[in-house]
Amino acid sequence: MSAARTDGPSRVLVLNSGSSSVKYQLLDMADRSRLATGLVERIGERSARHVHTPADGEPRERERPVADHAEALEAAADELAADGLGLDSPELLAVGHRVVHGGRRFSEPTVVDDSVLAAIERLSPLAPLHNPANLEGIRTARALNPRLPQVAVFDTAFHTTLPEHAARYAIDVATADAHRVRRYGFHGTSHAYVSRRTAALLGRAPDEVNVIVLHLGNGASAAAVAGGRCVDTSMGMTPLEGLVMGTRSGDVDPAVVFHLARNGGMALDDIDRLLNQRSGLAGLCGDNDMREILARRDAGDERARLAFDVYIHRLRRYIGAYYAVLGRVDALVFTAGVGENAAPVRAAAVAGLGSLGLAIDEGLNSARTRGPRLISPEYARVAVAVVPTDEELEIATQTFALVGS
Ligand SMILES: Nc1ncnc2c1ncn2[C@@H]1O[C@H](COP(=O)(O)OP(=O)(O)O)[C@@H](O)[C@H]1O
Ligand SMILES: CC(=O)OP(=O)(O)O
Ligand SMILES: [Mg+2]
Repeated sequence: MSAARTDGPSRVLVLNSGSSSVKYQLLDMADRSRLATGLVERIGERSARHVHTPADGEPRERERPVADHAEALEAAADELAADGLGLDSPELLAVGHRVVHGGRRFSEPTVVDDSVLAAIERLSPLAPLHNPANLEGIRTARALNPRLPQVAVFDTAFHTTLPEHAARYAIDVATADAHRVRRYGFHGTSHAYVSRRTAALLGRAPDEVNVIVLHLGNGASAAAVAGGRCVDTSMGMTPLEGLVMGTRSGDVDPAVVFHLARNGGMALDDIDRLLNQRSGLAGLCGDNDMREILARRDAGDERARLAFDVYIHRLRRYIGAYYAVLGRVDALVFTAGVGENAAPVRAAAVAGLGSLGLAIDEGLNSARTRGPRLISPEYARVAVAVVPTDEELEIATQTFALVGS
């Protein structure tokens, strides 16, 4: 990616609009410094929380209703303006947006115009929790300053290299193609950044190493990355397939849907909500936060233990699968909220896998070190690592590379 360039504006505002939250960061790409970060969560609920943190000041926190993503972004723009960093500031180069679904059309970061907006909108049915929020972020940022370039960076882009045998579902080809039914994969910005950063941690070039990346946040996915190219990933046509997540089921037999509709008296929308919002860890034990689950499990709570065990079993299944897909694995990497912070999850994920060359040094695993680090013992054949993801920095880097002077 581009080196620092000092001529012309170099600041990029990054927006990561989720289903009920907006995370934002203002970065100066001349030195990759962060000028401000913020989070608006519980959008659309009775009261939202907005935390805005300037680089050189105390966090400012407000609780009040925020109706939608447009209002959240306006509130973020107000906070930035209060520090002289508003969207009309001449130092601001562009806004970079995380867009979750880019279908097959978008394999690169893209400057948004009306045709790109329309294409993102056409993909909304394939990512109903995410794309509409991403669109609202783009439209609002554009309205706040129509002259600023808006750049979309797609979660799916890194996965457009999936070989056809990994991207295809084994269903009738004509039907699948008519309805764009195939595996697209998500969290690609994170998988790309983390796999590259892991190669650097190993002191090797990205095209030399095979890596399994486990992105374990609220949404969770695994990726098999061979020499810098993604060859398999656990999310599919939508971000519902694969690993057990905070509120999403991950893999289920599709016949569960027929059964619940035909015999369970449930409408399709109810089943959709069940699998996306009332399943996963939350469905199994009532909590979607791994911190709570670990605390409850340690206190002897059986439902929390079951939730943990189902989560780990699925994770181990994917580790084994991607081991076979890659043939040779140089590193297994944990990232995102759970992956970076939950040592018991990492320990359980690789326990007893010594015959695959996978082992963890418990001292390194439980150390409270920050930043990219190895947690495998020196003798292990496969490096096990924790590499914090930074989707915002990656989006800013790609945005700057596209529109920087
Ligand atoms: N110290 C911790 N131990 C265990 N889990 C943690 C810890 N800190 C954060 N998490 C988990 O990380 C999740 C959020 O991860 P994050 O990557 O921020 O998700 P997202 O970007 O999808 O919102 C929380 O739901 C929580 O379960
Ligand atoms: C694609 C996806 O699942 O994103 P998130 O983890 O932010 O919900
Ligand atoms: Mg995330």
